[in-house]
Amino acid sequence: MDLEKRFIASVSAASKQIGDDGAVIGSTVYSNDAFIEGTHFKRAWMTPRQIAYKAFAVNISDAVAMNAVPRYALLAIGIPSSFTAGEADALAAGFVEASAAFGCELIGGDTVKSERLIISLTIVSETRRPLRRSGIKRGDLLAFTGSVGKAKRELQYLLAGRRAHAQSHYVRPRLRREFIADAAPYLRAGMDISDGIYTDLQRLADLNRTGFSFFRPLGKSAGCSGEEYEMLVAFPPRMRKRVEYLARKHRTPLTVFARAARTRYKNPCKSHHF
Ligand SMILES: Nc1ncnc2c1ncn2[C@@H]1O[C@H](COP(=O)(O)OP(=O)(O)OP(=O)(O)O)[C@@H](O)[C@H]1O
Ligand SMILES: Cc1ncc(C[n+]2csc(CCOP(=O)(O)O)c2C)c(N)n1
Ligand SMILES: [Mg+2]
Repeated sequence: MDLEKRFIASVSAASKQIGDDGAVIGSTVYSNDAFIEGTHFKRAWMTPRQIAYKAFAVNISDAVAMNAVPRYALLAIGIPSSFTAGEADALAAGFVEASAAFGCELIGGDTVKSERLIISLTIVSETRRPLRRSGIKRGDLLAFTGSVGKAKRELQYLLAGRRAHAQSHYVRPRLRREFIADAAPYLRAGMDISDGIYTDLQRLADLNRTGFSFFRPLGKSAGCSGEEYEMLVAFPPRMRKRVEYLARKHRTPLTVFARAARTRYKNPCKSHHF
């Protein structure tokens, strides 16, 4: 078991809330995601403004994954002393832009000096119908939104020394807010795809004590692509037509690829962690 999973399993002793994309307390959802230079991005790949925007977007993704509307954000940031005033301004502009774009007010945080650029955001969001990772029943259909695989390709370009395209989904994830808000009543479970479909399916498998029978294999290039920020959802077969209709309504590609079944799930991807 990797170190990260082990650590999370240990701290889970502190609260039953741990384990989903966000913690639901009443109708409020709390979530946090870190975005760290060297782990999640390299400085040469994106402008400071793009880095700030993406850090915000990947955090909003967890709120969307819980079917929650983002309201407030708290930002902790470590800025390297090598940053120029212009770069610090650009970073701030990225957070201000994203805060407006997602309707999520930045109400506070903490700013420190640090060797690398580190960003941690906490999002407070509101939901009337939380979409959890648990609740999948045998026979439920599994589907993902969008087209997956592009983020991994883009990452490979970047690691090979090329520069990111400003409009790419890797730089600017497109979130499926409207589709999820409309489809939530018909979904049994959902999560956002941050580590890659196959790795995220492992979490659904463990949590729901189920395996999956695939209608067609996804292939590693799509299945092991992380940072997609598309949605992975499960719903009963009788809801299929309705969910597909809502996907079309919101121009959201939806691929039904498996059903929950009594098989043993094996994640074919290499872990990139630690
Ligand atoms: N340091 C921590 N302390 C407490 N809870 C944690 C900690 N790290 C993770 N968790 C909780 O463990 C669960 C799994 O976290 P994980 O980071 O894998 O979620 P995720 O949404 O898939 O994240 P990411 O988008 O970073 O891949 C979440 O409920 C999260 O809140
Ligand atoms: C410098 C650099 N190296 C590797 C990657 C690939 N990568 C990092 S985190 C992650 C998934 C989500 O992880 P987490 O669970 O930590 O949020 C992926 C696919 C990258 N983006 N930048
Ligand atoms: Mg998540």
